[in-house]
Amino acid sequence: MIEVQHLVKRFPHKDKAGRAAFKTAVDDLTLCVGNGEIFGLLGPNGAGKTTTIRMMTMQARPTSGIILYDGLDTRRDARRIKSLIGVVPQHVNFDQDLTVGENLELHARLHHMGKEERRARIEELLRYVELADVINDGVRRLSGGMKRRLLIVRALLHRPRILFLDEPTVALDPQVRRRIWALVKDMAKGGVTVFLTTHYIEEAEALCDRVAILSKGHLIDLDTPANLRQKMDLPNLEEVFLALTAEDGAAGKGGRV
Ligand SMILES: Nc1ncnc2c1ncn2[C@@H]1O[C@H](COP(=O)(O)OP(=O)(O)OP(=O)(O)O)[C@@H](O)[C@H]1O
Repeated sequence: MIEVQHLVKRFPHKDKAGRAAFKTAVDDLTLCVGNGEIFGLLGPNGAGKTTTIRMMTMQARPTSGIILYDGLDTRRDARRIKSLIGVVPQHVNFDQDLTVGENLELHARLHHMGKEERRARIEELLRYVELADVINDGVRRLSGGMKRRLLIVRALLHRPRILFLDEPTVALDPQVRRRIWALVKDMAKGGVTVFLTTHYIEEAEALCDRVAILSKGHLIDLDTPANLRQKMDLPNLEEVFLALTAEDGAAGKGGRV
């Protein structure tokens, strides 16, 4: 189980008069994610989704608050937690001068995987996402959808129990997006806990067991998509999202915010 307790992140910032101040990106966020769950974090631009993922994956230090993985604390047990989690970042960050195989090899070595294990795991995962044929191609030659699938392969190499995906299907065509959804569902069926952020409300509705709606850094609701629809008496999650974020003074635009 992942437990996030009273998480806060403040960034230094200059106010309108140019005076040093602080901007609160995440404001007293508390939530739990169960093992094997697909959990979605939704919110308008600037709501604090990426900042939350960055703190949960130990790429940014919280101003205050606690993050626990089955009781392991990010402040004390970073090395053990890193072996449990895989991270798919929002932006593609491969070494563009290396091949697909070389990029994966590099990552597997960072996780201290043995030679034979690396070779077998890379082959298995590339086959799984139908990229086995491009193992020797330069990464820069891949299409956007192929790069996204490769980011997922890289994050899965060391067999993490929890996978974080920050906007996994942004700017992808509907076919590729569906393929990534199928991949995420498959991983959850295999017992991996999935924590994702998305701008696409229909993506959250299709994939997530529960969603948290964040606005201006604070949690405005957390429930299953079905319960949220029922509570608000609205036909779909997009309507719920627009109503809740509008109430909070941060109305979105259409299905993408
Ligand atoms: N390094 C930083 N320094 C200062 N402010 C930051 C920094 N990173 C994020 N912020 C601010 O924190 C707030 C939350 O940003 P964050 O990127 O977490 O939002 P988000 O919900 O992921 O947005 P988007 O949907 O646009 O990606 C924003 O106001 C942003 O400007």
